[in-house]
Amino acid sequence: MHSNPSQKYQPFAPIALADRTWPSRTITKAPIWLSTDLRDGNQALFEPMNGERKMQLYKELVRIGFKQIEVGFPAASQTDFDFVRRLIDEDLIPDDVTIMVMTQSREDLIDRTVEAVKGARRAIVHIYNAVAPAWRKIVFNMDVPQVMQLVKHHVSHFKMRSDAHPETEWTLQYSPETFSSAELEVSLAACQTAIEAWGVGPDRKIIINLPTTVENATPNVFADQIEWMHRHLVPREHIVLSVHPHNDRGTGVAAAEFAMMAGADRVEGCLFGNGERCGNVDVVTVALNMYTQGVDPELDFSDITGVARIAEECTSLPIHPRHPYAGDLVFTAFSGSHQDAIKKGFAAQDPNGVWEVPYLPIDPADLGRTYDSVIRVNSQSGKGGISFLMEREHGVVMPRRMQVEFSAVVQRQTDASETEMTGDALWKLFDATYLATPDTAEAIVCHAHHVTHDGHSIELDVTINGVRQTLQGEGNGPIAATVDALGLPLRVDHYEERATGSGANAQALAIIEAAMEGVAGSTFGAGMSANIMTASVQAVVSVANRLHARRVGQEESTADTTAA
Ligand SMILES: CC(=O)SCCNC(=O)CCNC(=O)[C@H](O)C(C)(C)COP(=O)(O)OP(=O)(O)OC[C@H]1O[C@@H](n2cnc3c(N)ncnc32)[C@H](O)[C@@H]1OP(=O)(O)O
Ligand SMILES: CC(C)C(=O)C(=O)O
Repeated sequence: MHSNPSQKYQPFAPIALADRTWPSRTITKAPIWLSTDLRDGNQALFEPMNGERKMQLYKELVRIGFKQIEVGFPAASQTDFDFVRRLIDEDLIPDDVTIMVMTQSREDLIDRTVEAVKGARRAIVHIYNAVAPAWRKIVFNMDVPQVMQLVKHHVSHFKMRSDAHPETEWTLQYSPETFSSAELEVSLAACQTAIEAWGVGPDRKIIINLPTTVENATPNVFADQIEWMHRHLVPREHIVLSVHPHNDRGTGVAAAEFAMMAGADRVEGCLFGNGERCGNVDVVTVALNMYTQGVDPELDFSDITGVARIAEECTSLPIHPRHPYAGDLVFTAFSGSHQDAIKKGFAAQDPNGVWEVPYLPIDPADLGRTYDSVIRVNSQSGKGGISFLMEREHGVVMPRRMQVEFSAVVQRQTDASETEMTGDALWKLFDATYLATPDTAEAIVCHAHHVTHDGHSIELDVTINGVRQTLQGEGNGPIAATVDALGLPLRVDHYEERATGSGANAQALAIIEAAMEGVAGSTFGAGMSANIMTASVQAVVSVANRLHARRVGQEESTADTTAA
């Protein structure tokens, strides 16, 4: 028993590669992608996909643009065998797509695998065996020469079987499983054994696929391992160097990216990082990371939500709301300063220019996502996001000082409710704050108004303190005349009116900022009507009611302080 359990583990030795070159490289083109959703992804599910689900996902992978798809492990199950046969017999493999199938290095399994794919135009057969010390010792009970013999024997066996079917263009993929946990010399020897047994040459290529079967070190270590192999494998020009990262340490994407910088030509992974344990590398993230660096990934994620829903349906696994690019929340900002910057960014973005909306690494529209969910409002939100939503969803453009005032009202509400506010809820709050008549006896209710032809005199039909009355006022316009009619010491500091909506549904929204003698500060009022005059009169009444409420509040708090 360890007194300190962390002592049970050993660090993975760094690779001696002082002259490494990968750190100063960049990724400039898409790799050859292989989707292993139907194999490594499938073998990691509670319930492996049935033929129908496999077909649905296969078609989606083809649509996305994968040119190599690992479609199963046909020697392992009848479902996989039948699925592979169906693809071939029903001619469901497009000319530019090559299917791959996996098998252990066992003669009977290789024979059954060849049965499954014979007749295909092209096929990649993926043979693997683990090479790391723990697997040699614990799983296979083999020394290194025996492992080499295993490779040689089974690659030769596959060569013999596939040579009997020249109608198919066969490619061998050899994977030294557990590569990242093995001595580099042993992995290299296993690969060279496979290369030799397959007879690699200009017309006989091989894919050497190097996995982090279990991710066990920082991704720079994997990059060193790949660069080392890239330098040592021969004949390198006839070898496609592939990587197959897993994500046990959460660095599968970084490992794939560094590996490409270190010489990998090909990347194997799954959509949204499905796969054994913590998943295979997420090809969506790797591809879209590339996209945001101006490199075409050659995979189509222009409807990422559609892809996500199909992946979820086929795997029965949910995608985390914060999953890069695809999660429900990744184009959503709750916090005030982010909302403010995004709002300004959208306004400033040149539709033909370089993307530079702050806090959004990619244009949501490029992934088929709308801006609808970009900004959401909760207690962390500020005026930027609130005014963005009010403008976009309700056509309400508030002056800056009103944005500040209304965001404080929203904040009180979200603090109390501890929930998010939808666009509709925001509108209800705006309506209750500025447009509705306060539910107090003293509130001024304006039932009707009549303006003279010259616009300088007004007659108001109002109820004040429960008494219905007619008031008259004069001024150089309807606002001044309304203030005069109400007989209140109001000073109008700012007025604006604009249309919300268009056509028959257009409404005028009038906004007034005013102060009142004896009341601290100014406040806003608003009026909304199909008639612009009515909107202005209501805005004056609104601000008068709000200032009055503020005075009452002031008086109450003074009375409280005096009593205390
Ligand atoms: C890292 C990866 O993802 S590798 C892919 C793993 N995927 C799968 O295993 C899914 C499909 N596999 C299966 O359904 C089954 O494993 C089958 C049908 C292929 C084989 O089943 P079984 O014959 O019952 O054997 P089982 O899977 O238990 O394999 C264990 C045996 O295979 C050997 N073995 C394991 N991997 C390999 C390999 N790559 N090459 C040769 N032998 C292997 C083990 O050493 C063990 O041998 P032993 O019985 O002499 O001790
Ligand atoms: C590449 C194969 C053998 C694999 O699935 C793995 O090592 O994770």
